[in-house]
Amino acid sequence: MLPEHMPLYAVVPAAGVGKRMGAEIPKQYLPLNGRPILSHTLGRLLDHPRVGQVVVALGEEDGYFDALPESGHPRLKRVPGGRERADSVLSALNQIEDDCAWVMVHDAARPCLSHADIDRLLAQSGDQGGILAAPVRDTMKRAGADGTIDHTVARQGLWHALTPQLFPVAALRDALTRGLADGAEITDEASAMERLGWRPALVEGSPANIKVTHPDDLRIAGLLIKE
Ligand SMILES: Nc1ccn([C@@H]2O[C@H](COP(=O)(O)OP(=O)(O)OP(=O)(O)O)[C@@H](O)[C@H]2O)c(=O)n1
Ligand SMILES: C[C@](O)(CO)[C@H](O)COP(=O)(O)O
Repeated sequence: MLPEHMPLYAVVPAAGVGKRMGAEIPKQYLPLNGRPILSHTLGRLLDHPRVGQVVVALGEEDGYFDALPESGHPRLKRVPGGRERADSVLSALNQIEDDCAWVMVHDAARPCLSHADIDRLLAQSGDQGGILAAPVRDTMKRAGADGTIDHTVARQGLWHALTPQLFPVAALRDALTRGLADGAEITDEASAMERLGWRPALVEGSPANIKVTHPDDLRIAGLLIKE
């Protein structure tokens, strides 16, 4: 459990271009129930009573960001994003001066995050950090080179990693710096920490906390979002 007195930041990587969405603008600025996706995401974090400063990593689309109602929030700081998601997260972490603080890293593209899920992550994470995750429900298949089924993968113990992912600021900054320097493929914060032997807690989160990636996800998120 994250101690009550522990300062807690949030970092939101929001510098992607949304290639898989195929929209005219970065997907984090697409409307969801009449409000840009990033506005939903920032609002959830800024409204949570345990969250202090929120640092958002942005691409070159400042105009879209400046139009968000949250863009002028006093606890919101913006930084330039990087080439990959991990670079954007590290850019944001480098702006956090309190090395004793902890941070939740949450994808801009996950607007359906609930406060109940944040509370569960804070309550069930240990001193090795923790991530929201959802147990795999479907039978999993490994594809062969010819596109047919090569074999079935046992799904017991398999989880989908979600966000937020919760870690000490200084340790995460060090792990991302080392992972990127080593050329490791870092697709989430936990994988950078695992490389250094950390064993973060898996905290079951709602499968409604989807990452809006493809066009269909926008329709699904529209059904799941709770204002
Ligand atoms: N260089 C990058 C790449 C991604 N992200 C952010 O990381 C989150 C998860 O990444 P993903 O869903 O892959 O977003 P995109 O990279 O925009 O999508 P795509 O891979 O389809 O281009 C998103 O909120 C995205 O804005 C980021 O901050 N910086
Ligand atoms: C961080 C993440 O959302 C956990 O599942 C995922 O790794 C992001 O991957 P992406 O390819 O950057 O969307």
